[in-house]
Amino acid sequence: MTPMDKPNRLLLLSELRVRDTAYNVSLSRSLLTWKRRASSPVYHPFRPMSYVERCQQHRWRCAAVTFTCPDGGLCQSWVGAIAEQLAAITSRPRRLLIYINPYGGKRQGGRVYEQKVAPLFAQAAISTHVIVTEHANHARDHLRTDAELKKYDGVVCVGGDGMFSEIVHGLIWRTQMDSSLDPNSPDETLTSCSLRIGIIPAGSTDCICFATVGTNDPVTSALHIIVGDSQPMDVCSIHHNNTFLRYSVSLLGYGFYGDVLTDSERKRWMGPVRYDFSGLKMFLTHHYYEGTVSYLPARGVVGTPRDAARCRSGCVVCQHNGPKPSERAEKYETDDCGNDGDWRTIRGKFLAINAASMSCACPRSPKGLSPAAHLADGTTDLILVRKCSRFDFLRHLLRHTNKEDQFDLNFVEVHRVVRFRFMPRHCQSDSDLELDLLENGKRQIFGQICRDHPACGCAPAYSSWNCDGEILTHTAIDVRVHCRLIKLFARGIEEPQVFEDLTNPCAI
Ligand SMILES: Nc1ncnc2c1ncn2[C@@H]1O[C@H](COP(=O)(O)OP(=O)(O)OP(=O)(O)O)[C@@H](O)[C@H]1O
Repeated sequence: MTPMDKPNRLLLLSELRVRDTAYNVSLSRSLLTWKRRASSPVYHPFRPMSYVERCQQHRWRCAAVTFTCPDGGLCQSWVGAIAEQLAAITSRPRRLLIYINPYGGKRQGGRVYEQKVAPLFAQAAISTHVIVTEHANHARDHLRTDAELKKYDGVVCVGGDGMFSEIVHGLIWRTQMDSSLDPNSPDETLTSCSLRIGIIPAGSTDCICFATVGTNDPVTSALHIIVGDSQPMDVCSIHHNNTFLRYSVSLLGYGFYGDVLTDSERKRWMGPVRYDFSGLKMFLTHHYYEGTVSYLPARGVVGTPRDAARCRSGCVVCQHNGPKPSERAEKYETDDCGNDGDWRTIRGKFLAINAASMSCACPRSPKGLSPAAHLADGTTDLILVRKCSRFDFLRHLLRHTNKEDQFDLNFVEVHRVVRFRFMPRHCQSDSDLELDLLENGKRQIFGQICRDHPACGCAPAYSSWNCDGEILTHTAIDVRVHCRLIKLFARGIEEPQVFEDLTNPCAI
């Protein structure tokens, strides 16, 4: 049951026992609850029943309970009513296509699946088709062309964020092909994928799982799949000159985060510590990059990147801002015409340009890059960190780990947008550069020549984009948010009060 569901109509209520203790047990359409009460005599046993138990820190566990009942007829009513309600739930998957990356993280994907997940799927009577990937992009390419998607209710990846990205790319591409849409056109309104995606975390980075479930635990993820949860998610498409480059669901980062990724990729041999090493190195290097950012601000939405509201299970901001099906085409048409007047342009020198389509919270940075960003509101938070001193940049970075607002600094700005473009200065047309010369004087153009000349050893002219942990091949990009393009077997992070009251168990 999701927290937004209205209290359901009561279908059955009676006193049953669990061992020697009497409980008031109630069944509604999707919820079975049992509450302790005074004891009473002689009971007929039911078969043990499995249910989901909420544990600490958003973890779920499978538990079993056996009720006993004094009256054979009542016992049959209960068994019949529960079976009927279970059969009526159509959101639970029956058939899943599963891809396992045997080399993700600590290379435990196969073992994690066999030992922790497969027994739960079997218990829930879910049939599975398992493919152990043989090379990078195996899952993506299989989904694009060969997979018989009609046979399944969902696709599951066992691996890290890279594996999830493969599934996203394969599924979105296939859906657009099946709808005769051109993924190379940045103005195309894409068709949402009908199959939900499950993530069994088994990588070294499992940020998407953490951001949508609240924990990186294979059993919890498997249970969210089994109960048939659904969490819509926005996806950004990234194009360069009308050529599709990639999709992004979490962070697009140019400058600091692009450089950290590029440097850390060269140091894979160091293991996970490479991110700290490269982070420190790029902080000390302190490169800035010149370019032009233009963006379309999100209109008619509730929420701003600086509110205290967090995107949680049943998020009202996502519900309000997500398009109603009838409005979807209309909304994008308006955005596409672009109303050029609405585009805003900022030229400058930036230490970092980040677009966060979700908070990007992870165990290392619990607040994330944009704490109030939403999973499914059709926007991304564009964060511009202008050139500043190392000390100021450090202040900004440190604020990601404490209670202070990382955007409350005069060299940082944040905008909630539906589309943006970036053009690095070295790609700007001659007329643009001439304009800069007129504006800023000759020193500027000599600076540019110097930067283009590697022998100088001075700061490079351009960085790379870090797109959800992959390096993009182009720096000039056009990014557009597609509201709720995919769905996950998740429900968003639950508020603590939902799972901290463990006194009344319930079957979800
Ligand atoms: N059989 C395979 N052999 C080699 N690479 C694979 C295979 N299957 C998938 N991959 C690739 O491995 C990459 C990393 O996988 P994954 O995301 O599962 O693990 P990870 O440890 O979190 O990754 P990262 O090293 O990026 O942190 C993915 O980008 C995926 O394309």
